[in-house]
Amino acid sequence: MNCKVEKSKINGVIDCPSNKSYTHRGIFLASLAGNNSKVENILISADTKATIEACKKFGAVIEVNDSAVIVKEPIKIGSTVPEINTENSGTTIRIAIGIASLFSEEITLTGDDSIQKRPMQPLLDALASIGAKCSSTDGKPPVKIKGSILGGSIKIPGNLSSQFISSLLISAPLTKNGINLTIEGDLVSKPYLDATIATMRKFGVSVQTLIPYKKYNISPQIYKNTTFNVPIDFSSLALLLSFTVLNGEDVTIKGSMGNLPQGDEAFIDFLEQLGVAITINEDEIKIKSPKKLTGGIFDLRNSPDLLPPLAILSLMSSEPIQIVNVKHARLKETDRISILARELPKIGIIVEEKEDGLILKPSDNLTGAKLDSENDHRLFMAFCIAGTHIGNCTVTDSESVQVSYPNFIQEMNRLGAKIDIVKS
Ligand SMILES: O=C(O)C1=C[C@@H](OP(=O)(O)O)[C@@H](O)[C@H](O)C1
Ligand SMILES: C=C(OP(=O)(O)O)C(=O)O
Repeated sequence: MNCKVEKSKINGVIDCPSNKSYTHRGIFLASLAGNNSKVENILISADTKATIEACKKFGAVIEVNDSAVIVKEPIKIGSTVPEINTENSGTTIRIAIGIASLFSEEITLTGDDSIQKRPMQPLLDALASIGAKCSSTDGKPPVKIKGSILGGSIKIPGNLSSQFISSLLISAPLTKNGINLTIEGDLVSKPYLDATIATMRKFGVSVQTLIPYKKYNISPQIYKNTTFNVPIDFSSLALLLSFTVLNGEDVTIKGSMGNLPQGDEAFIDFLEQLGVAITINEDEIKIKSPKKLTGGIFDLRNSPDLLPPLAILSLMSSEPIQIVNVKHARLKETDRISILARELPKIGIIVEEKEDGLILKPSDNLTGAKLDSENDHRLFMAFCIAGTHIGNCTVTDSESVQVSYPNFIQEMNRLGAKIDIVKS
């Protein structure tokens, strides 16, 4: 389905959604711990449902209510596991591949068309180096994994995705001998590794850091039952903030920041750099936007999901916004750099595409257009926000919001946005 988007202003109070990355981690680790482990304040979305389904296929017995899951029985390593379909979720398939390598029977993991284009080879090579049998076509799903790995020393490149490393860390304590992990080259999306280690710690497992983001040692341990509370999602918050900067009058965003690591909190600094005044209280954020934003150079190596909400701020900037070091954004649900470079000129933004980012220049000729989000949730939401600034836009693939922010359209319209679902 498409959305027709008209120029609109938003006002009022909105709750920031719960964090997707911590919901995934909480559910996987609670499923490894069992014993009534509980994950509270979860995000219920298509991606996190894919994680719940994966854990059930691994044998966990999980109760789900409105905002929490309780794991009655843990993942049964050694059971027979039917094919796992992780739908659109990269985090799910990558963490599940690591868990699958603990099983001695072959397990097949796949996902939707987008997942079938995303790279898995470095993770498969790493698992193969300690004895797993892994097969795929071209390193993309569907993948078949046959363990069980006993542990050992692993090398893995860090330049494509931190999720490979999160996957190895999560499975490592459950191997007989533990794992010594070496990350080769530069690591992207570092804060997501911090998020993994912080969540493991909450479930009673320690990771020994020998050299940060380079060398880790994980000894054999078991995950202990706990109650884990999911914080708000700074990636969704970035979209809400961007919306407020472009079209907000008096918007309050509610949600407790928590103290778990999140790389996307960098968006607050980026906004300040662009000239936005921000007030953060214990459980709410308010911003005061200037008439025009400045520009600047923004490094997204650690926060790739900020690319869409940052790129659309060029609608209001007086100087170019240059986004650098985010080549890995080409490996998400879509190649986000190339789609932004293709679509934003349609509404009058002057775009220069770089291998690792974009240079976005404001123009005086902003105009409505049809924007193709290619079923990528973050692009869909960013394009809708841009549309409410310009008016007369159509944005394709509204269903994609199910992935990370299922009530995005209703919530924005409640605040006054004019985003209407229309038949394509
Ligand atoms: O581990 C995670 O929860 C995530 C890690 C990041 O991916 P990469 O490490 O592949 O950049 C991020 O873009 C993704 O949305 C969620
Ligand atoms: C890239 C994303 O998620 P995943 O890798 O889990 O598909 C995202 O949510 O932007």
